[in-house]
Amino acid sequence: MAVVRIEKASRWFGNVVAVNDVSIDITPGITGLLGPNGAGKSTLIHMMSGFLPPSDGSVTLDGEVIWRNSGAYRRIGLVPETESTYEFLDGREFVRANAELQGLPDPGAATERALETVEMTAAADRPVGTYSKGMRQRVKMASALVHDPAVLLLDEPFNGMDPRQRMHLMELLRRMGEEGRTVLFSSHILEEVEQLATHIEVIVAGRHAASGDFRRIRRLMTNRPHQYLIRSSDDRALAAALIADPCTQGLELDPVEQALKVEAVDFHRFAERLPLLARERGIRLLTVSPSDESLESVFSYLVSA
Ligand SMILES: Nc1ncnc2c1ncn2[C@@H]1O[C@H](COP(=O)(O)OP(=O)(O)OP(=O)(O)O)[C@@H](O)[C@H]1O
Repeated sequence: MAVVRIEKASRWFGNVVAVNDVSIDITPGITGLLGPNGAGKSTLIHMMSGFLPPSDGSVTLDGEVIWRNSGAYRRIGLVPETESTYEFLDGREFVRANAELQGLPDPGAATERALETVEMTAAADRPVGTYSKGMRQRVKMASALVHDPAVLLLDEPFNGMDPRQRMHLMELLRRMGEEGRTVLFSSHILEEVEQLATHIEVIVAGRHAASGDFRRIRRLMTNRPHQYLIRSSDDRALAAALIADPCTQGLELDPVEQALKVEAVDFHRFAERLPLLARERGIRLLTVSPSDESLESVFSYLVSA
């Protein structure tokens, strides 16, 4: 059983604190690392894969420090976010290079096994430069898997993939998780994480914001106050009706937008009540749009929760 333990880890680059006092245990199965762009996900993954030492705190694999520890490197596979691959190598050579670097006793056989796992055997003779985005991702995955690591780390693996490629990679990762590997992938897209990981870790502005079962965190997100911008045939009458209803926490008439700004506490009740209240009063709803639905706002809600 491979457990990566991040303990009070921080990492700074000059004045920039990329990761700030984070403690997380990554256990076997699939973990989603969720956070907006620039949150520190890549920096965390680089510390877990031994590319970077923490500036403070520790990052260990089964109790052993990962940084500069070749024993730990042999048990970890990394699929980096960057697109850089040696374009002139063919798929097989690309994977084999890592097999050789890892000093495997039979690099040829390991290469074929890894190519087969990601279903790239048929295309293995073609130069990587001719591959589609999905194929590149798969060959990077084969390279990360060639030494049969217990820990697999993937940085934004679904970026730029089409739905079919995405499904294919999800199936592969599920299988890796079921085999008992410790799989962690990062993403800034909630739906992506939802489909694959039951356990998620949320990181915002370098800090650990939430941890646990996806559904629990999802609930936290849907129970937060939601803001809506509403235009109707009679904003004043609608405002009076809404403020009398417990689904609404705050409300103001915005003269610039010429709309009602409504803060709803209970999303489901609000979605039911709004059309009913309008219909009872003969008010026509012209626009109902969420005004704070960006992922950043969800994240900042979680951080302050
Ligand atoms: N080598 C570096 N030198 C200076 N600053 C860095 C370096 N690496 C990362 N940072 C900064 O640290 C912060 C976290 O970056 P990081 O790449 O870890 O975030 P991320 O969550 O992976 O974001 P993205 O999804 O955009 O890659 C950012 O402010 C970034 O600019």
